[in-house]
Amino acid sequence: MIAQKNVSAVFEASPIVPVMVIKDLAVAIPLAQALLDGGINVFEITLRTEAALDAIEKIAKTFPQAIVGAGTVLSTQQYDDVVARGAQFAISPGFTSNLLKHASGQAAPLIPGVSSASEMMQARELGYTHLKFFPAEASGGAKALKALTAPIQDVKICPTGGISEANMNDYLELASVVCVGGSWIMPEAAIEAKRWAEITDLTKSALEKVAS
Ligand SMILES: O=C(O)C(=O)C[C@H](O)[C@H](O)COP(=O)(O)O
Repeated sequence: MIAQKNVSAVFEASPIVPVMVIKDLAVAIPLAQALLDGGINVFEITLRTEAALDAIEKIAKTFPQAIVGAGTVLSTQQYDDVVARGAQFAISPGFTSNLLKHASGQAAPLIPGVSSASEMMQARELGYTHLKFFPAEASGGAKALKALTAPIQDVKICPTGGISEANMNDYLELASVVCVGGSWIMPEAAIEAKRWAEITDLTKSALEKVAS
């Protein structure tokens, strides 16, 4: 029944999972270093850019102490590609039963995206208990997630989409929520201007404000 070995280790690595959009391979290492310096050692690198696969490989090789994963995994081919490049987990904005069956039992857990009770039930039926609630804010936010997980209690959730320091604790206070994902700790302008200290500060600030 358990489709996903190692998935709790990914969820428990950090209360904040940084969603990284890496356009230029040259920023991969300093960006990951800035996040590590701020106290985060788990990375979700989205497959939204051409540099993404190379960035996954480079970051995984350079920082063996980090847990490196891929985001925006839409197909079985992409799942296989990111694993071949060293990703230790994969996250999808949604899911297909094909994708869930493909990743089931493999060493790199897949975290499917859900935004409704039916989707949670379908993912559960295929053995997936660790889910991403996406797009979190646009789907009704913490209030909606609280309502959805009242009847479906045996799932662990990582909400992502529209989360910031201002609303992260609304989610983290829910029993089902282990971590939240987001890009707010690394603004695009800071990456482009290579302001790594700013990203480290934003990371530290967010971690300090996580409700205990
Ligand atoms: O690319 C993916 O795989 C996604 O599912 C989308 C990301 O999780 C969100 O875009 C992050 O949301 P923000 O923190 O609001 O930027």
